[in-house]
Amino acid sequence: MEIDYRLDGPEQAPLLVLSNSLGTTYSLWQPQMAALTAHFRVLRYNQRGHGATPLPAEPLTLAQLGDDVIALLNHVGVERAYFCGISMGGLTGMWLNRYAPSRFHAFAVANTAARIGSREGWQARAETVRTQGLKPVAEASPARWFSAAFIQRHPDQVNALASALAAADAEGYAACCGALAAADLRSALPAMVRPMLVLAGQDDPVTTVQDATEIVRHAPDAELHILPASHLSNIAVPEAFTARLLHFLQRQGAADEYSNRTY
Ligand SMILES: O=C(O)CC1=CCC(=O)O1
Repeated sequence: MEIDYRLDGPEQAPLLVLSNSLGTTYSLWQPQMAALTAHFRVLRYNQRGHGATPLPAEPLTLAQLGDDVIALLNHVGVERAYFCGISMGGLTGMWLNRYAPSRFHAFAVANTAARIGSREGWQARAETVRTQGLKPVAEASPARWFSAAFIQRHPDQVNALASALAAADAEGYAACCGALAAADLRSALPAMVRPMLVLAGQDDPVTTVQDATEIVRHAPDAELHILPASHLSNIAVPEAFTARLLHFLQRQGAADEYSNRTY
């Protein structure tokens, strides 16, 4: 298995897959781990070009990011899982809801859109990263990730994420920009048949409440919840994020599935 992943939580519990955003790693989910592992076996993995997950030989696509999750499920021998992804991870979840719904019970997609940004914007960012490295992008990222108030109150947390991005693999980041440049699931929304919680940040400048509203308008079984946060909402408001995620997953039968098991 070439995807860099780790498993936490009770072996008998239902599997919940967590998928990170562009420029972060699976450590992003640390604030959620204590609460989630009380109910789930949690599989965190690093998206292509992030952490120790290598890039494929061919240009990276959203379909590859989705296929990686199916490969992970096959690798750990799980037929059906729950899924939560943020930003590019949320887009990966929507692709799975469209193209592999039989492998999932339900999805939570946070701070995402069926079409994130524009082709030109992602191509320009990939070009910047390839020519100048990740430093300029790492310097600009906190303002896209967090509100000014959060940055002022939590400089250590923000700097740790920005420093990790500055030290990450530039080609891995640029390849994901390439995948995002081509990714557009707007016409696929009506075919996303599994239940989907759509978490939006009220102050998110990247994937807006309007983007989240569009998902819920067109996907057949999607519900919107707005958090008092910017883009990395699971970091900005961890308790509210986790509580809403657990509430949704338990409504989809996740708690019953675990508690009905014998040990
Ligand atoms: O623009 C950013 O850096 C935030 C972001 C967009 C897609 C993603 O995964 O993160």
